[in-house]
Amino acid sequence: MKAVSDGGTAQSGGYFGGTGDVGGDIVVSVVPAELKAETVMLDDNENNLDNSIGNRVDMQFENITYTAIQKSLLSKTTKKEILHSINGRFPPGQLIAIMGPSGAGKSTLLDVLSGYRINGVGGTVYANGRPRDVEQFRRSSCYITQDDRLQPLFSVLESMRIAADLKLQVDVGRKKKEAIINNILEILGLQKTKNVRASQLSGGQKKRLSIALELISNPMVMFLDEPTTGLDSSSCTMCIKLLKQLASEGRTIVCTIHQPSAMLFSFFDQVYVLAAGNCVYQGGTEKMVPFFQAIGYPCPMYHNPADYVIELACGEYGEEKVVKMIQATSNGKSYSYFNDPNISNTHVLQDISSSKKKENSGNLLATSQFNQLKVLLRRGFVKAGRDQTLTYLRVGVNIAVSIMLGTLYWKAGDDGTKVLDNYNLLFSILMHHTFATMMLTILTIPQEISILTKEHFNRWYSLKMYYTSITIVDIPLSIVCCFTFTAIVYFMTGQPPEMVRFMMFFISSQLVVLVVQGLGLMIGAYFNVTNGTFLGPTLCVPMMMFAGFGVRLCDLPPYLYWGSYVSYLRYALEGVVGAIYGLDRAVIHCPEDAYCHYKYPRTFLETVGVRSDQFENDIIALLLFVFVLRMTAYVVLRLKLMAIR
Ligand SMILES: Nc1ncnc2c1ncn2[C@@H]1O[C@H](COP(=O)(O)OP(=O)(O)OP(=O)(O)O)[C@@H](O)[C@H]1O
Repeated sequence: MKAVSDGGTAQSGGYFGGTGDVGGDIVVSVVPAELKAETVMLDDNENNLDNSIGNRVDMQFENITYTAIQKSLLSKTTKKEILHSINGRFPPGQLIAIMGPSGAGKSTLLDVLSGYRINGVGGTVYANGRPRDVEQFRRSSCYITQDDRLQPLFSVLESMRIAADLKLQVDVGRKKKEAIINNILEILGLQKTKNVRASQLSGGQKKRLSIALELISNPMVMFLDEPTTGLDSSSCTMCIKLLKQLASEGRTIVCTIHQPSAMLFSFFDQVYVLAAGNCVYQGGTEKMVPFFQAIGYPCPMYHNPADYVIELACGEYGEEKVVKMIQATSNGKSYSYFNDPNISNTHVLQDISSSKKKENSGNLLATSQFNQLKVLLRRGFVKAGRDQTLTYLRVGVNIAVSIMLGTLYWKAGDDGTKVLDNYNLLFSILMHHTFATMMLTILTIPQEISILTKEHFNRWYSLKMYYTSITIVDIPLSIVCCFTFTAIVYFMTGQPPEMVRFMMFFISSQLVVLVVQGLGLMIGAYFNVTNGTFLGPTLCVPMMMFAGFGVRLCDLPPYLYWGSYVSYLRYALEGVVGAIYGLDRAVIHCPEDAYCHYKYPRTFLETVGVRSDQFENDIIALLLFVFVLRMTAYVVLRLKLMAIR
């Protein structure tokens, strides 16, 4: 093994520029002139990175249309064409900006080209001359969203390690993963912040971390939606310089950008300008001024061409000029203003998938399901340990509410005069489990889904493994919370001190928590926080009506009786009441000078119309609820991921 130092001048191979074989040793490092990367030494057998020139991706698109379909319950389904048969070519090794006025279709075009949006898309996208296979293309590309969807509780280094464990094949050793991570952090200027949590990073650092995470799998095409939005000018410059560097190593880097400054604009190699879904300019950045000249709309002196083209595209100087520009570029078919004037119209036939196929035969994801689950579980448990809302607040609320209820209903369970109070307590406990769990799930799941959408699209893991991991991770905490709550309330309120009854009580409560979690997941997966927080509790009201608490089940009108079968609260109430008053409980203690109407548990059970001999059936019914709701939540989540695209 031999150390190979790259002083930033030689075009060496490596993670960012291809692998080079120097006298039998593998070099992994490319050093941008301004950012010195550390020298990395690796054994031959550790290296599996393949980033040779052959993997460059030349993108071309023809007659691309995108039609958004707006469905509404109250009105007719409407269709709106957003992109109108546009064409274009994004050669490799270039930093390309998609520009245009607000609403011109920049993000839509980026979504279509990246394969993020597939429904409603017409036309053909080519990758190295072949019609693109979206799934195959995803292996070589990544999509970085405008908002940085990062795990806030993990440091830069931890996030990178998780990404490496999910995005690199399992046979890549730890040492090599660390070398890759350090290399990326060095080049992106994140070494100094590697122990800082994502939530504490600045906007620019978050953006660089988003890029760093995707660079781990060394994509040859990168799509970035407005990477400079929200950044100050120096962070913007740093971010664009970095993208330029990555492009100069052979990648095709496409990003949407709002009006850039003249300086920022000059960093781009190529520009694609849209006006209301049509192409008004395509070509080199420096060729834009000659283009204006050629079509008879010269750019005024001292005017930023980037501003001028947007003003033209907006129609500020007249709609006829927009039409003329569309004609001049043949809606993106013309390559006359490309940096390489000899770029041909013909496709370069080259299979982009060959090297990636070799790496990972037929599988879209880099690692096995087992490895994904292992990494996701590790991430989930660490996160749960650090999360103040999900963990500490949840435990705290359970303890506080149980003490409050315990104080309010002090020894009511062992007092023949307070049987009805105790019945109210049992229902209140079920309400506590319902609302606390439901709200927590509905409020936290949307943030999770936004991260899931990005990571799932960028092939970190399968939805199945993600869903399994969040289900497993929550179980211990949910048991701890429910058990603590039950133990405090049970003993403070003087319920029968018998293990069997306690366990029946606890199991019924725990199942309610799991049922409601499933319901919350289902609602949270489909609706946003606002609609979810309205719908969740509202949906619980009919469940309460059919639980047999206010109106006894036997008093329900026959045409409404079906409601009791679909109310999980009915089974839960039967379970907890059976635990406390069933199993042939003896006469309840009654003070000498008092009248205890319900001192005989049997009398009480008959009065409230609850059967106490149904415990097994209640548990089976609750388990069925858990299963059906969790499965439905999974299907909703999958449909949601598909609908986004
Ligand atoms: N799903 C959709 N349904 C209806 N209209 C849509 C949909 N998605 C986008 N649009 C419309 O398509 C047009 C282009 O949207 P897009 O987000 O691509 O524009 P943009 O150029 O990226 O805008 P901005 O710079 O403001 O982000 C807008 O008028 C938008 O309202």
